[in-house]
Amino acid sequence: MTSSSSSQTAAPSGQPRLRIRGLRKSFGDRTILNGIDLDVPAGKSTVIIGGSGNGKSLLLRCILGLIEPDEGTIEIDGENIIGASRSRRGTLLKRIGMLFQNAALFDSMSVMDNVLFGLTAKSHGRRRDRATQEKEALRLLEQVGLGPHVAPLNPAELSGGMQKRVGLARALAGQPDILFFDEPTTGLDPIMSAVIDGLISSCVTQRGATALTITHDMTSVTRIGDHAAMLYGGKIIWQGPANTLMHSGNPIVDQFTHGRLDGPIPTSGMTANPAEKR
Ligand SMILES: Nc1ncnc2c1ncn2[C@@H]1O[C@H](COP(=O)(O)OP(=O)(O)OP(=O)(O)O)[C@@H](O)[C@H]1O
Repeated sequence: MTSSSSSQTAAPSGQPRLRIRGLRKSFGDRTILNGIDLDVPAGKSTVIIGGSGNGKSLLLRCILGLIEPDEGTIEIDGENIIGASRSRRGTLLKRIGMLFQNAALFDSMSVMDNVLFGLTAKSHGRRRDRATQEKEALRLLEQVGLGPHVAPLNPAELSGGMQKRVGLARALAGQPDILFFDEPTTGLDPIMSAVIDGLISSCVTQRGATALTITHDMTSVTRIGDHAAMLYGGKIIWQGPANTLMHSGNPIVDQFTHGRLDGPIPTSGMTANPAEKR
């Protein structure tokens, strides 16, 4: 049985691509992240599960440098980005591509311009003419299964699944070797969820990327996950092989993954995040 409390967290073999230790973040007197210890193994797909409001998106935002944590370290390939110089941090973070929960496309820009934005934002100082960039954008769209006819459309003219695919094309534009996916299948039908999961898996198996996905979708966990972790009460309370998640032996994980009302997770009068009680 592979299970671990945060204090027992065992690093997967080899140096993790991302190594987080003692990460804390409070807003006023509300402690959301209360000492996160997490290893994200290189070239694998890691999924994070946890109840609404437990701080999963906040954790990603801390790693991306969008929110400054109060304490702790976040290492990318052994280099702590907390406290690194602004330019060094920028260089390290350019290696990360992100697909936001709602795809976060610019509504007033065409699909083509959204993908071009991803290309120029992470161009690593390379200057390329517009025609070359457009060709590259079309290639990225094709990679996520979208034809050139979508390029001139606005995001509002696309289905939710298509928008996620455009978001993925934009995330891939900077040739990231680390990819974050925040609830990539939320709101999608089962077939489109399988399509998006397939794209995530191919990022890992074909591009050799390291993926970190937040999801509430247990089918997705089994489909894309190599490694899984559960965030609860401000901590990673369990991590291990994704194929052991559904029978982890941890009562909190088991209650959550099987959607049971009875168990250690309070289901009436509960705060959004048990860490806030502390
Ligand atoms: N910038 C902020 N200022 C104040 N509170 C914040 C901020 N960012 C996040 N929070 C709080 O942190 C908590 C965790 O939010 P977060 O979005 O990370 O949850 P989550 O686990 O991703 O939830 P869900 O599964 O519903 O998306 C929430 O109570 C939220 O209000």
